[in-house]
Amino acid sequence: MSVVGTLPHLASSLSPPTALACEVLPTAQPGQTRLRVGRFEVTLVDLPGAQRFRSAWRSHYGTAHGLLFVLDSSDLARMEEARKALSRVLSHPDVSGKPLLLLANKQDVAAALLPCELIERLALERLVNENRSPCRIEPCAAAGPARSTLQGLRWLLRAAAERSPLLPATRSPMADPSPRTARGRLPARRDPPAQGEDDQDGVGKMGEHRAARRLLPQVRAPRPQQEWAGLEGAAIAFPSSPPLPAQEESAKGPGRRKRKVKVRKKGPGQPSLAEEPDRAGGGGDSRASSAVGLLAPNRVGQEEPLPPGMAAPHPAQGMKKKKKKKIKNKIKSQEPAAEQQREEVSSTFDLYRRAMLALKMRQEQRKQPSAIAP
Ligand SMILES: Nc1nc2c(ncn2[C@@H]2O[C@H](COP(=O)(O)OP(=O)(O)OP(=O)(O)O)[C@@H](O)[C@H]2O)c(=O)[nH]1
Repeated sequence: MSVVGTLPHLASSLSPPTALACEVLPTAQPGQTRLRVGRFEVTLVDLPGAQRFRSAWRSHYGTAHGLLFVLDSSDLARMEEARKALSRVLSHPDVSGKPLLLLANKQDVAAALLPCELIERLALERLVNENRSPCRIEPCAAAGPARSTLQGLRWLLRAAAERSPLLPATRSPMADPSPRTARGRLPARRDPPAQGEDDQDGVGKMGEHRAARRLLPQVRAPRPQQEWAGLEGAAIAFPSSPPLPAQEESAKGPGRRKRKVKVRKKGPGQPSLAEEPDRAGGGGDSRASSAVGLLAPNRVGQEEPLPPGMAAPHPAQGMKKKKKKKIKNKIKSQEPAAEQQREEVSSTFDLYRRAMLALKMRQEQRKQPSAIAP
């Protein structure tokens, strides 16, 4: 499995590896980090964030199984630039639908925005809805513990695996991304890659500034270990057997729809939240699960020219009324699917918001007794 993106402090934060079951594997390619995380072997490709290097990012999109975007949460002046860069990446045909882990870095800086604030500032909810990419946001700091980063990475690997259920559990050719990074280097700070995850792709940074980075992880073939058997291994393998896009699926009858729903239920976001309740309060994570797993990046790309919200092209001029009517019905049939997808993605963010709200309420409750006391 390969992931494109940046894991700022991952390397350093991953050691000692034992607790998080993450192991750094030897890497021959500069600018790449290989990790074994649980059953996955992942190659992280570090993509430089400077403006002049960004055009090279896209050469990794096709082989990447997931995206890691490292954001300087304290650089408020460049937040809009980061938003635009992230939007451009996610809307790329070879990226749309692939899971995104957004690392809200530099949380140790007082001015840093919290994940919940970043969701708003980056219009993250709309962004992931539009591009059908499951999303999770994790707070982190280079010098801080790697726990949340690793949890995020694990989620990313699971999400990548789940969106490619047809893939074989063996290593796929896609898993071997060539080191095309414009700037083949590992960030000095991030040393060895996290353990326990296998990344093959790179890491990417956003922007010329150091504020934002983008990582596109490529999930290499997962190891056929027992625990990983089946789904996850396959999922990571390869993006080249494209599932039907959401729109087509909804128009293809109950069989397809049924499958889509199944994938949604297994969406990466929801289960993760349940599995890692500790993160809800303090971790500040959010994720979006949806039918993304069934979306082929290329297909999404084909739909890209259509403006958001437009489900089908206008019928050609001179088309008869009957034909128009048919198309109209088709659009209608697609609406519920799109709506449902939006709801699912939104719901993951809502979970995050609710967790933050609950946390605030608890804090308020704690304050009250002391305020009453003399
Ligand atoms: N306070 C603080 N500083 C950080 C953190 N992460 C990185 N930095 C600092 O931010 C600056 C840029 O870090 P780099 O790792 O070089 O950034 P980069 O994204 O690799 O830079 P490019 O690859 O050129 O895009 C350095 O001075 C780091 O020390 C963090 O979590 N907290």
